[in-house]
Amino acid sequence: MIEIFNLQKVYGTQMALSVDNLKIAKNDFVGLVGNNGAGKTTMLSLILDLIEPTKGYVTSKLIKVSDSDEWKSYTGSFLNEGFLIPFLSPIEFFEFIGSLHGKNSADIKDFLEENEQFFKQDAFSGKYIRELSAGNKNKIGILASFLSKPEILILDEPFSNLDPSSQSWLKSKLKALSNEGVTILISSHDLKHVTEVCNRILLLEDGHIVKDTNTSNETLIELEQYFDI
Ligand SMILES: Nc1ncnc2c1ncn2[C@@H]1O[C@H](COP(=O)(O)OP(=O)(O)OP(=O)(O)O)[C@@H](O)[C@H]1O
Repeated sequence: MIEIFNLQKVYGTQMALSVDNLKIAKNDFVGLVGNNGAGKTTMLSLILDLIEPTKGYVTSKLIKVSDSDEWKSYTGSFLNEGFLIPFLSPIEFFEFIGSLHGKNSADIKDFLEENEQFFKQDAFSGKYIRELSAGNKNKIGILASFLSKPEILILDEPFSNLDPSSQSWLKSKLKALSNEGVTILISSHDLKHVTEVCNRILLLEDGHIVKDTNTSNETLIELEQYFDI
């Protein structure tokens, strides 16, 4: 579904990412792990055509992401606050994003009811997105990425800043989406979460993929050894 060809991103003299070839197949649920600065966000940003590669390219369904807008209609994503609109209320934001995907106010109401354990509306009432806590902003972005019922979902550190019950809800939700056939790519610093939900783990070190493995009972221990914890 997604393929990377000789992809490099260089900042000054620093190689932020260098991946010769990577295939992410339909229905893969990939977890990207690595130390701070390893290149996780750079890789996700390149896949989403948010930054220009120094070399190489990315395809989605065999079409270069930099040459086409087609992939945008079947790809949901949330990397950071820059994906939000701070002066809107959460509902206004969902309605705006929903309108881009042909959804009306009633559809948004149903969507929020379906996800009400994650998005407890009372906690958000009367506030603009700019006034929300980091975790609640994260929830808005994650939910908005689900709105188009994407075939591919790309999330950068989705568990960060979430309270334990929201983390648990999100794990179940992502597993359910994966079971429905959605191709998922997430980054995370939480090795337990990522090995629990993902069926494939990519370990990045200094911009290079140093491990690409299917998740097994040993994966968590191996990763803990790698990170020396
Ligand atoms: N705009 C930029 N200008 C210069 N260097 C950058 C820029 N963006 C990223 N980098 C560098 O590229 C490298 C990879 O950064 P990246 O944000 O992809 O890491 P990461 O794995 O997502 O880290 P973290 O876990 O801290 O979020 C880092 O050394 C970072 O300093």
